[in-house]
Amino acid sequence: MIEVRALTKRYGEVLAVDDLSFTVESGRITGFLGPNGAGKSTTMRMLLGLHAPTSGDAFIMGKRYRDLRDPMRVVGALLDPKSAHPGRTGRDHLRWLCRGGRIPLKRADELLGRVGLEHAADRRVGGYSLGMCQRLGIAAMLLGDPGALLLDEPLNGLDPQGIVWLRDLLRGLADEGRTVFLSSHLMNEMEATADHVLVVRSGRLVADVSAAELSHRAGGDTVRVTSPGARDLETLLPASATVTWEEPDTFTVTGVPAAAIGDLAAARGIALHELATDRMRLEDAFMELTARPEKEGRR
Ligand SMILES: Nc1ncnc2c1ncn2[C@@H]1O[C@H](COP(=O)(O)OP(=O)(O)OP(=O)(O)O)[C@@H](O)[C@H]1O
Repeated sequence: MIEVRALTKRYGEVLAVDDLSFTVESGRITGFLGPNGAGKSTTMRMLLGLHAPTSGDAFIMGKRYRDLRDPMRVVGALLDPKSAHPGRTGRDHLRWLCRGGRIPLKRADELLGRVGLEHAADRRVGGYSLGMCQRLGIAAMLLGDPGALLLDEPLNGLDPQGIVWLRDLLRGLADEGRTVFLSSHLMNEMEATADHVLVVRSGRLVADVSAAELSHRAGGDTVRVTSPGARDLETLLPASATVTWEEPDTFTVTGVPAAAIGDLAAARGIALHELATDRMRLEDAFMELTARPEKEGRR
C-alpha cells in the first residue's frame, strides 16, 4: 500500500504538489493521471525519498522511504529509462544494482529473461533502443521482488507489442497482490491499463475513481449503430436511451451499452452493419477534469 498525506512541494514560486492525500491499494493497478506539469513525477519522487516534501508525508508499505531497511525489497521504481550507464552492459547494470541492494547476482539473469532481454544482456546499454531501456528499467525495478511498484510514464517509447507486454506484466504483478502505481498523461492509455485512477491537476487531486466511474461521469459511452433495421431497433431501446439520428440508417445513442443493443438486435433478427463505442468520450471527461482555465490552486 502507498499512502500520501497532505503532501506539498513548493519549488520557489511554483506549487508543484498542493496538499495531496490519497491511498493506493494493493492488488490492483492504480493510474496517476494528469496533464504535463500536474505534479505526478514530483509526487513519485517524494514517495521514493528523492525530493523532500515542503510539508506532509509519503509512506510506502506504512513507512517513509528513508526508514525502509531494505528498500529494493519493498519498492521498485521505473522513473527514467535512460538512467543506466551507457557504457555498461545490461547484465552488468543489473548486477551492479544487485550488489548495492544485497540481492543475489543470479537475479540479474532471471530478470533479463523475464523482460525478454537475454539476447542483449552483453550489449552496452548505450546501444539499446528506448523500448529496450524500458525493459531493462523494469528488470531493475523487479530485482528485489518488491511489493510496491512505482512507474513514471512507463508506456512511453514502447511499441504496440511492448505496451501489451507491459500491461500483461503489470496485471500479473497486481494479481499477485502487489501495489502497482503508474503515471500517465493519456486517459485512453490509463483506461486500458488501470483499474483505478487518481486524477491530478495543478498538484491537486481532482478525482479518485474507477476507470468505469470516470467514464460514467462523462455521461457514459456513445454508441454508433448502423443497420438497415435502424428504425425498428430504435423502438426497442430502453427509456434510458437518448438517440441522435445521423443518417437514415445510422444513429448514435447514449444511456445504453453496445452489448445491450447487439443483444436486442440479435433477439429480433435485425442485421447490424456497425456497432461501435466512441471511446473519445472518456478522453473528454479527462480533459474536463483537468482543464485549467485559471490558475486555480496556485498560491
Ligand atoms: N526541480 C524542479 N525545480 C523547479 N520546478 C520544478 C522541478 N521539478 C518540477 N518542477 C515544476 O513542478 C511542476 C510539476 O512538475 P512534475 O514534473 O511533477 O509534473 P508531471 O505531472 O510529472 O508532468 P510531466 O508529465 O510533464 O512529467 C511543474 O510546474 C514543473 O515545472
